[in-house]
Amino acid sequence: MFDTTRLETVSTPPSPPITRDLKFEKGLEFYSCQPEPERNKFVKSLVQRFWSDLEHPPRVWTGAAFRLADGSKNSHIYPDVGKSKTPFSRTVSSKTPRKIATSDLPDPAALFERLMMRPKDNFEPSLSGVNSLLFYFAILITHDLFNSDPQNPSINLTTHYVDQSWLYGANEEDQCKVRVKTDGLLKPDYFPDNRFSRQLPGVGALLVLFSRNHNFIAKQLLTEANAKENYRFTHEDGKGSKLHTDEHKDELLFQTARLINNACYVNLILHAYLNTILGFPKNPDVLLNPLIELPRSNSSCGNICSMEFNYVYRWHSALGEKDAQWLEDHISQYLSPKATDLQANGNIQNIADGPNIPGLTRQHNGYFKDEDIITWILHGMKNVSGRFGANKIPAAFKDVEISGIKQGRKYGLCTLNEFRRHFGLKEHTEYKDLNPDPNVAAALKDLYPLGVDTVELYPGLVIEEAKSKGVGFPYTTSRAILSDAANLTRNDRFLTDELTPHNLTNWGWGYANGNDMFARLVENNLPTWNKVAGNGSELWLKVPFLVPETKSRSL
Ligand code: HEM
Ligand SMILES: [Ca+2]
Repeated sequence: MFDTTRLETVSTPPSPPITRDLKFEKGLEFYSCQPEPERNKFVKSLVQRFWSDLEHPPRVWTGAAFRLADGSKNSHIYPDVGKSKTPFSRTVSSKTPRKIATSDLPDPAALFERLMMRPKDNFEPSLSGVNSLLFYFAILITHDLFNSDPQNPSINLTTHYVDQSWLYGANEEDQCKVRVKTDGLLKPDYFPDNRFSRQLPGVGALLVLFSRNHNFIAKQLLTEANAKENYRFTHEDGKGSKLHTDEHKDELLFQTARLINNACYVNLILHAYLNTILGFPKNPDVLLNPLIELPRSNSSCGNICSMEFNYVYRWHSALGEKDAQWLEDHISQYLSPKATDLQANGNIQNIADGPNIPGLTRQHNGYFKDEDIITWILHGMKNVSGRFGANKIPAAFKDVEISGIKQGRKYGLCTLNEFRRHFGLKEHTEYKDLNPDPNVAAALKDLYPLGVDTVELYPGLVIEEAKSKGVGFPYTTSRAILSDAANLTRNDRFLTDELTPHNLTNWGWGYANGNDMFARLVENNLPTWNKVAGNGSELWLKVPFLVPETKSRSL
């Protein structure tokens, strides 16, 4: 997955064959007899070469193979970069003096109603048959990266890495609540992030799949990997020597299982998810591997999510028709920016029994019913997602969007054109460049009379014309997320440097690598899949993010 050639290169003989001609010694001998400045020049070039062979300061330290709960020390050099409860970054500083006063900007409610809101009974399905499951997974990813503090939205309450903070917590205290503290296990279907109590059931169902996958991995480590790998989880140095304490054993199993589970999640992101977004949902390999090896001079010092991307990723337009209705019927009362107050009062969650997921029944043994989880995953698979572009956001999001527009103004977000310029995209010079639909262009002119240059980032991203290929994102979004994907992954040393067979175990490395990750997640953690979903449905798991009709066309 990340680089499956790495294991192979170990056994591949180097080509061309190693030379044994003592070139270096001969060169040294020659220059030792040369006068200055030749000798000096020679020494300088040698030392320059030797010095640049290694990083300054080195990025990878030994003895730090495990993630910390709060995301700190991802970079040893800048240990606080990407830690939870730190500010979002700014990708584009708006340099043009504001031509218009805030009062000249369109009224957010009017803007939403005229150009962002999906008219009633006017759902337009994704052109390429991308299903809602892809967006449930997108919600997991975005909630891993963004959790604005309602008291101060410039602060991100979660870690700025794709490290499954919704499962493992974004601080030590939350992480402790999830762990059983024996054999590296997690509590049954438990997670510390209560935002999933006011989300679609399918999103929580995917979260639970990863929780179960952790326990599957931890058990395999103890039974499979331990015996084959010198009893590393139970003994200090091989069988027969001193046993680890129970605490140490639990810690090693927990942290290693976490790394492997994280690698499974990143595998799914880079294979099925990214390929579907790019328009190649059936290609089993990683098409655009952001973790490809680049020269070391490109090494990073950690990740900080940006405020602009917090908006780039608000894909509320994609909600399927049934999901939009479900939202209206079930949780629209929580769909206000103040939903966190309800949470704090415990109105939507019963912590004592484990966190709720609407639509899933928690049983006496603490686990949700398998059948419910499978039903909602199937629901996401079978229901087509919505198309992007102007007038596609379900009306239930009105308050959320108004609050988002206002927040963007408060934080001085750049304009859409400034954002485009940053990514080397041509600026829109006319309203119809932004969206060629004459009605949309006219409404834009009405709302932003001072020119297309004044269109704000968030509404602009949402209203912009969408592509007809792949997932069909609006043009600016489709370009910007690629830069974000490269940064997110390459800025995380646990993905670039620490994802090794040594840290993951050979068993873990094998499990987390390779194709068909979603199928393996389901097979190992939801054994009744076929019974509930029906024979033949195991094929759908190989292309999880397309509606079955589209899959079967060429499966
Ligand atoms: C039924 C589905 C969804 C519901 C109920 C929902 C609800 C919400 C709510 C209530 C907010 C908070 C806005 C505020 O406080 O001002 C929000 C923000 C956000 N939404 Fe959604 N959303 C849904 C789907 C999605 C999807 C499909 C995506 C894209 C992957 C997405 C990405 C985001 C992002 C990135 C934020 C900003 C998060 C933050 O700053 O904490 N949402 N959403
Ligand atoms: Ca995170």
